[in-house]
Amino acid sequence: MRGVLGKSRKMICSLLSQAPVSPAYYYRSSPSIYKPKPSNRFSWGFLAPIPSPAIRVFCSKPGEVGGLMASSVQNQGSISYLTQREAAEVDETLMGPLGFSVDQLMELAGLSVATSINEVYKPSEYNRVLAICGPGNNGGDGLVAARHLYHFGYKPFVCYPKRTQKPLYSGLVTQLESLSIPFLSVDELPMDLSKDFDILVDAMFGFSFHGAPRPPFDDLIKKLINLHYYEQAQRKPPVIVSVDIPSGWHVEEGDVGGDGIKPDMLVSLTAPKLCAKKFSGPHHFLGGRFVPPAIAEKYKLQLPQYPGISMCVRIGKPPQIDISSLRENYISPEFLEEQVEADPLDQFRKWFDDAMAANLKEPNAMALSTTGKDGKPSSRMVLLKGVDKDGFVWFTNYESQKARQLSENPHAALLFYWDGLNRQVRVEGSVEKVSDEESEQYFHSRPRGSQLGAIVSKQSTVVPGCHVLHQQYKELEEKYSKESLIPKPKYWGGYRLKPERFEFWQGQPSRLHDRLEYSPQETDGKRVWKIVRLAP
Ligand SMILES: NC(=O)C1=CN([C@@H]2O[C@H](COP(=O)(O)OP(=O)(O)OC[C@H]3O[C@@H](n4cnc5c(N)ncnc54)[C@H](OP(=O)(O)O)[C@@H]3O)[C@@H](O)[C@H]2O)[C@@H](O)CC1
Ligand SMILES: Cc1cc2nc3c(=O)[nH]c(=O)nc-3n(C[C@H](O)[C@H](O)[C@H](O)COP(=O)(O)O)c2cc1C
Ligand SMILES: Cc1ncc(COP(=O)(O)O)c(C=O)c1O
Ligand SMILES: [K+]
Repeated sequence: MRGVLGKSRKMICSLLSQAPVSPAYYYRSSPSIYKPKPSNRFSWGFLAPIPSPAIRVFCSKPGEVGGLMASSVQNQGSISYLTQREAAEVDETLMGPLGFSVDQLMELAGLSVATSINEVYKPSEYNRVLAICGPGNNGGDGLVAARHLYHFGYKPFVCYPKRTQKPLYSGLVTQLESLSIPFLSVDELPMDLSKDFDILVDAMFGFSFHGAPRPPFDDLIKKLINLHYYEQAQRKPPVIVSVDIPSGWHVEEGDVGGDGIKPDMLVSLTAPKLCAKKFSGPHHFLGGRFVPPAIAEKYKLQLPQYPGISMCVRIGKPPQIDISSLRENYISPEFLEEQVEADPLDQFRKWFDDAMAANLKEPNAMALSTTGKDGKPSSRMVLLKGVDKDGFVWFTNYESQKARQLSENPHAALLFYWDGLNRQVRVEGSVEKVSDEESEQYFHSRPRGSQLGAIVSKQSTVVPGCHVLHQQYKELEEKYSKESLIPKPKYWGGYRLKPERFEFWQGQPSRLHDRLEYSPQETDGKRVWKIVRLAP
């Protein structure tokens, strides 16, 4: 187990050499609920290395928006917007000298739309999707998005009144038909779209729209505008997701008369068009993770960094959150007394393996709570570096606040929370230092940078500024050339918590969670673990 845990630790890279990853948010169970994706590391306020001379990557600075969401905002002011002519030119360049086919771009665009939708509107709550598709490529994006949404677990319907007789489009229709996705004519659509659909994908017109909408799209656009009245009538209206351009809006001027559709989400493609500046809905995303540097250079495009491997990125401010509405209804497999291991350590290993298999970020991260002689508790995260019958091990500074508290009161509590699995494990017990030999061995297994960091950091003491740490670090780097052994400072080492109580918690619906507690019991002079169920 020790070996496995040791390997799971990811190196802390130098901040400036690592491109910041914007922590895209994903939607959980109600419109106002966002959580950081577990796979992304927060990274604030750094201008990333410039991946190409022309693409500058902007990341948020702390404080750009208040509250919980401050980290996810891309600096909207520094993103480029395209005119109608530029958008068409980009199109031509992509499909001319840059060798893209329209099929490819449409596939990527439709996938970006579907993933953006999924970031905010989860299929568990927003299941029925109507894609209203126009005669051009914007309509094609809608057809592709409908297919991806089907595979993401949504129930799509398609309204495609002016079909384009080209193999690309008939192919897309065939693909949808083969998934038994219903096609609805304009006449088959109800007057009031709010009863039958949760999401309306507006894929009628994109950047080639001009003039005033002609039939049947004029009426379809009116249907979307009229949803507003149903909202006033207290019924929850479906959300409108516009692809690239809110249909009927002027491509550059936006909603000129102020009486056009008001999408809840706009998914700009490649780069936002000028009208997107007028978009005031809560969710503005960009999908265009295919723009080659040549295009970015030519049009001096400033585009945001896409998080992880995502096809979309939120641009603009995320909506304000009502914190009191943040909640999740946990849905998990049963966790019953009959299934659990008699030995809590075996049960811990089983759940730890599950957390590893689920690819959770740092499943060995645990909150460590301690109290000093004043009885005032404090908690912080540490990394579990080994677990066996003797206990749970972590490493730290022996002169830190936690170390002082542990010297005054050698009892502590550990807490693991495995978000993706709806699980929490609590471990409580007495704490002692590990042997010097064990600390030595582990210290030298760490990356050299972390070894030097441990020497530099007089943990929990006040430092006049980060330059002091960096200066000392630099000096030590010079002192200990590549090969030489970095001595472990005497003030650095491990602790081991010997468990006296475990609790395994599995989240369940309606807050009726499973909680199984293990506590030691003497039976016939033998120590066994007693398992009881606790009320949630
Ligand atoms: N380039 C890129 O990087 C990428 C581009 N992509 C996508 O392509 C979209 C642009 O596609 P597009 O050029 O086919 O134009 P689009 O706006 O869908 O429709 C044109 C059709 O609408 C019609 N029409 C126009 N006005 C009308 C009116 N008032 N009332 C009624 N009809 C009207 C017009 O008919 P016409 O006026 O020519 O008779 C024609 O049939 C773009 O926004 C994006 O979504 C992505 O797939 C991939 C990356
Ligand atoms: C995910 C994570 C893992 C951490 N792991 C450790 C660790 O293993 N050892 C450590 O000393 N500090 C670790 N830290 C930093 C501690 O949380 C804390 O800031 C530091 O130990 C000082 O705590 P103290 O002043 O209460 O002693 C970690 C922080 C995070 C967020
Ligand atoms: C201050 C400090 N010490 C130690 C650790 C654990 O690091 P390692 O896995 O290199 O032992 C961390 C991890 O975040 C840390 O922040
Ligand atoms: K559109």
